Amino acid sequence: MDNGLLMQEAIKARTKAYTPYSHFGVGAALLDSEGHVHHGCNIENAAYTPGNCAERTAMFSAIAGGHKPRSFKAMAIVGDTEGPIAPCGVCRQVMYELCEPDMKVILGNLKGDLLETTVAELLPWAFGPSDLNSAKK
Ligand SMILES: O=c1ccn([C@H]2C[C@H](O)[C@@H](CO)O2)c(=O)[nH]1
Ligand SMILES: [Zn+2]
Repeated sequence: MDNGLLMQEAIKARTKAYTPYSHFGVGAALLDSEGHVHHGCNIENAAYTPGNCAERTAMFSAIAGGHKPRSFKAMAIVGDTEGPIAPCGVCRQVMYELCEPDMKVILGNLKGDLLETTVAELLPWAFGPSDLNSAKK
């Protein structure tokens, strides 16, 4: 599936966002190893902090659906931003855990700007699972 098609899925996912507080909908589309696409949208909460971003919704939904961590092929993310959307730091950390460092990430906006990057580029000098090995006795 090409970048444009996966971005179209992210735009579809965005229509499902629940954003009564920020009114800033975000959509994510995560491509699995079998070629299926998992949608994610942001889901907000009156208590604010329980809200979840589109990117994490997509990853958690795919894993709950039985897909293995780090088996994913690509993720597209879209918001109504000036340039391609910049995922938040928490989502970058979760991507680093649940996706391979060289996995493709396509960032976009509603104007059609597209930027292709990777998980590792989004989170340089990351703290990851291997850092915990040094603590194992
Ligand atoms: O990459 C991003 C950036 C923000 N948000 C959400 C969090 C919150 O619901 C709203 C405003 O920050 O957008 C995402 O889902 N993904
Ligand atoms: Zn986030």
